[in-house]
Amino acid sequence: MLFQPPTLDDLDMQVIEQIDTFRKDMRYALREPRRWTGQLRRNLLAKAIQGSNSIEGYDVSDEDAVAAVEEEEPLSADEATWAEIRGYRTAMSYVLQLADDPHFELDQSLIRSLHYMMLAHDVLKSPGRYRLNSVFVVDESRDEIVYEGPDFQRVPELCQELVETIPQEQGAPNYVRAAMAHLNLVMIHPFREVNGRMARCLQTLILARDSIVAPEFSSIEEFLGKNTPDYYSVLGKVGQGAWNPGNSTRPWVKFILRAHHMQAQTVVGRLAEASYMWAQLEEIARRKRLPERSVPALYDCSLGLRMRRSSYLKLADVEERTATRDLQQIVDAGLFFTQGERRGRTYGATDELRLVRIEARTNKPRNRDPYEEMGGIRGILDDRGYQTGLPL
Ligand SMILES: Nc1ncnc2c1ncn2[C@@H]1O[C@H](COP(=O)(O)OP(=O)(O)OP(=O)(O)O)[C@@H](O)[C@H]1O
Repeated sequence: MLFQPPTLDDLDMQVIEQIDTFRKDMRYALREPRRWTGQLRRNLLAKAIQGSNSIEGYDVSDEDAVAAVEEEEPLSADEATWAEIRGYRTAMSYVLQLADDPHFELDQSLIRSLHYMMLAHDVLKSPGRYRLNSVFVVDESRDEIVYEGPDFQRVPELCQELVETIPQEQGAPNYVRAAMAHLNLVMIHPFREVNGRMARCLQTLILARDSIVAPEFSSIEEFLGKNTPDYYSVLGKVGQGAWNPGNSTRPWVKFILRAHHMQAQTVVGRLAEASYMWAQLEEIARRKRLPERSVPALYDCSLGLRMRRSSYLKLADVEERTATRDLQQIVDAGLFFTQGERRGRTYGATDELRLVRIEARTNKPRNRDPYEEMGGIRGILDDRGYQTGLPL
């Protein structure tokens, strides 16, 4: 038996309804192709990769996360971190490919293959192969074992049950199905390492398969990266340190619904921000007599990303000499400053350019916690505010 989905209460149903409304808002904002949509999608994917890897201590800067998506070399990440990021990027690219693949099939080989993609750079860690020993989760911040996975001999049978169960849950809201797949994979802990990232990637895959918006807009990996202590706490509460599939999964599902709700607010806010900023940047480019093709680069830098000439070439779709001329023009216009020399040179936004983003965020509302009335994350962890009499 695997961990079972809980019965949803009225509040959960309201939260799901609100997430669906955010998704519709996203779809509405994306219905016409805008010039900034591609960059926003790329940035969201970069944030998902960055978030999922930061949970395991592989931290990369915003521009390196974008470089990973763009298949460029990093500016600052060390070799070991970059290998992990690249592996995750490959697995996520495959997830994006599978999102609308008519021949899609979820089976154990797919799970093992995604694991191989993430860890192919380190054969000593058995990429793509189930563990042949016991496994423990250590909470590094407390230097404490917080979980022991089930006996390794049960891994193939439990993974088989998992891949068979996911399609059978078709009636359940997709956020719940994806959350349960995440929970069960992380609790089975089928691999020696990289179980957390695998579970988060599987969740993104399931959302991608039946989501009404593109996977980059529905992933909660960024949220989990920013709320890691809560994520660990809720897993600790549900698992109670061992394979206990009879335990209530209610705190977990509430935690994940809350994550979707709050991440969706972030994404809707970013869509509005991108639309506002783009209009401002076009106006600035016109006023400063900069070519219109420079707007995507102005947008990236105003978000705080550093830019290389090679990135400018791609964004503006120009030749080397034109790129050099354009970049110099932007520097002369007081919008970019330079750092480093020759091939190592990067460009960043001056205060004047950064102001565009600051203005865009001035009246941004604070993200609302949909479970506020039951005490937010504390209430979820303390099991406060649940309706009585519901089965687990
Ligand atoms: N108390 C817990 N019970 C069950 N699973 C947990 C618990 N705390 C954290 N986890 C999960 O275990 C993952 C980390 O597992 P572990 O430390 O074994 O690293 P890993 O399996 O190598 O994964 P990664 O590659 O993502 O580092 C976390 O990302 C989280 O998903």
